[in-house]
Formats: sequence, C-alpha cells, structure tokens
Amino acid sequence: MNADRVLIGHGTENDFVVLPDPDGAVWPEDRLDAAMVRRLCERRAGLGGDGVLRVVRSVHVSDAPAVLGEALGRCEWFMDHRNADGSHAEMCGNGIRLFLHVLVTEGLLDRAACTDGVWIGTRGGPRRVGAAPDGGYWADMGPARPLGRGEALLDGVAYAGRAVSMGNPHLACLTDVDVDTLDLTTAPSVDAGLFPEGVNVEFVNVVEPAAHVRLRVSERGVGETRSCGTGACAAAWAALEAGGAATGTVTVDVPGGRLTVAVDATTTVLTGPAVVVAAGVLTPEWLGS
Ligand SMILES: N[C@@H](CCC[C@H](N)C(=O)O)C(=O)O
Repeated sequence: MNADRVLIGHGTENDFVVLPDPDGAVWPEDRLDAAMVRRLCERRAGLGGDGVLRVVRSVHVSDAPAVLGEALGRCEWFMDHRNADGSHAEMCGNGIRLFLHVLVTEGLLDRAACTDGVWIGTRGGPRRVGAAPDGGYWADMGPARPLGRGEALLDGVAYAGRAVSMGNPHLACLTDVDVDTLDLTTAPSVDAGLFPEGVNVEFVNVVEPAAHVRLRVSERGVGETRSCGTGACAAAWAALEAGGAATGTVTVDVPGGRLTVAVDATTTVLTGPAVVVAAGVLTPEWLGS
C-alpha cells in the first residue's frame, strides 16, 4: 500500500478524509497531530472534510486500552476520529458506518461476514456495526443517556433543548421555528457549565410525532455539517420523549439525506448509507509545504 494513500467518503454528506493505516505505521500520533488534521480538512488548501477517520487496528492506538477496557480483545479495529479543528470526539455515527464500509472496500473485511455486526473500538467505547440488506450499514450506538435540560441561544432567540449523551454530548432542541430559516454560520451559545467539553446542537422540527423529524446541526469542533449520526440519535430520542414514547423508530431527515433511528428499551440503532467517493495519494509537494 502507498504510505500516503487517502480516501474521501461520506455518510449522508457528513464527509471525512479517511486514512488507511491498519498497522499504525503511516500515521503515528505525532504525525497525525491537530495541525495535520486541520490541514487535511481544509476545503481549499487541503482535501476538505468535516473530520478525519484513521482506520487502524486497536493494538496500535495508545489510548485504546484505557477507553476500551476488557472490550479491547474483541475490537480488532479502532475508529480514530478527529473533528476538523483537530479535536478528538468520543463517537461519530456517520463516521462509524463509513469506517466499516472502508474496511470492506479496502478488502480488510468481507461484507457478507458483517451482517451480524463487527465490534469497532472508539473513544466512546466499543460499538457493534454491521452491513444492512439495502447496501447501507447499521450501528448499535448504545442507549441515549439524558443529561438534563439546556438552552441554545442563536441570533438572540433561546431554544430549549434536551441534553443527551450518545457517547458524545448533544443538545437536541425541538422547535416550531422552521429549521431551514436558521443561520448556523455562527455556533449557538450554550451553558458551558452543563457542557464542559462542548456540545453538538441539533435544531429539530417534528414532521410526525414520535415518528419523523428533520434537523440541522451545529457540530462541536466543526460548525454546521450536512448530517450528524449521533445527533440524529439524540434528536430521535428527544422526539420520542416529547411524543410520550420511550421506544420507536424515527425517520430523521438531514440536509444530506435520510437516517433511521430505532430506539428500544436498551439501545439505539442508527441505519444509513456510507459512500467512498475517491481514493488517491497525498503528494510530497503538499506534505512538504
Ligand atoms: N458527525 C458525527 C459526530 C462527530 C463528532 C462531533 N462533532 C463531536 O465533537 O462530538 C456523527 O455523525 O455522529
């Protein structure tokens, strides 16, 4: 494999620079530092992306034993995710589907062997991800963990929200204001005391109670993105709660497409597409500049 091979891919237009690094030899942590992540994600002078996914075996990730604990042994692969600003995130719902798709397209896993799911390590813990019959992927994201109530302030308007952890923090704000009218070029303000590590904020319109929502999202470490898988899970959970239901299946429309979120008494399953757009190599010219 060419050492500096890269892929571009997306899940419902949440796009990523993907770095195949199975043996941890190409992108050691001092090479893939925050500045390199920002350069790769830069949309004009770099490749462009909402984040970076390094596809690496867990044994080559220094913090994998700490974040996976006894699950380390069943997670051969680790989704080393970075936001476009270089920060680490615990979890990424669109990214983890793309991660499995890349393992398949790179010949590292057989899709037919993935229908029952494969354990993937993440900084939010182990997650089971599998190939769906429609060509997409499902990810068992674990249960939504309510963190209380919060508020997002955008353009002088306060939006009440449900704070929810999907491994990473979210504030899902159900609103009657048409989300298409919102200006998300600036991140909404939130209560830093409630979210000491920052937060992803979803603005959510209910299309059909407890069954169908649409959302826009301002992501921690990125800004507005075309989709957020964990945000879709948080929004679905909040919409079910608002509809008086603890379980159900919610269709979530995002600017970049459609996701499905099934919530039961124990967990949350996210289903949607993943696409590899292109593959190539970083040039010595760019790497050396
Ligand atoms: N887009 C992702 C979430 C990526 C991480 C997020 N920005 C954070 O910092 O928590 C998704 O699909 O879940």
